[in-house]
Amino acid sequence: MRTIFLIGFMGSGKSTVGRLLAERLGVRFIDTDEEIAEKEGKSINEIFAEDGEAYFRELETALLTGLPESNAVVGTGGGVPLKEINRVVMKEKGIAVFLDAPADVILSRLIYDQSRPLLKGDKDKEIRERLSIRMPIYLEIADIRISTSGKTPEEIIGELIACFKERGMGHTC
Ligand SMILES: Nc1ncnc2c1ncn2[C@@H]1O[C@H](COP(=O)(O)OP(=O)(O)O)[C@@H](O)[C@H]1O
Ligand SMILES: O=C(O)C1=C[C@@H](OP(=O)(O)O)[C@@H](O)[C@H](O)C1
Ligand SMILES: [Mg+2]
Repeated sequence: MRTIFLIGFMGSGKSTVGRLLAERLGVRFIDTDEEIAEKEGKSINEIFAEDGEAYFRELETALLTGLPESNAVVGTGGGVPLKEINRVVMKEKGIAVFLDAPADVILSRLIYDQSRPLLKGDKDKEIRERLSIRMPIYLEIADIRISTSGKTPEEIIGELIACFKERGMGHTC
């Protein structure tokens, strides 16, 4: 099985769905944020505050470059597809599954969240502005796009697995 990269905006469910999907498929789960936080010995908030976003983005690229090409599910951070080198690496190593959710659903999931350094002000505005910039990039590299609103993580995984079975891995659903 080629590596599955879950991409999408903050709050789209990449970490939650990714962990369950990996369990279901019996493969390793790697969450880029978790790996980075563990290696640095601090939270994503602390890395942004103490070392800056540019440093965090370098760590993301370094991590992606070292990932396996098979038998893994990767929960990426929402900013990973913004860099061309990251898009190239993901395309080389596996397939990209875009977990889609509209801004109001994302806001409802992250309204009380304090762990995302890019959502520290007017969350509604920050989500809408960033989502509109990123949406075309997510769409461009998605092999598969799944709408997540109104669905449980289990339902999303069921749809994804059905899609893989129907079309074969690496094809667009
Ligand atoms: N399909 C879903 N329906 C409802 N809540 C969800 C769903 N997927 C994730 N969540 C919740 O949304 C929040 C963000 O999920 P997370 O997996 O961290 O997203 P991401 O990694 O894409 O930022 C968490 O509180 C999680 O429990
Ligand atoms: O969208 C982004 O730029 C970010 C998303 C976060 O991950 P999630 O998408 O898992 O929230 C995390 O990598 C960091 O806070 C930056
Ligand atoms: Mg995540």
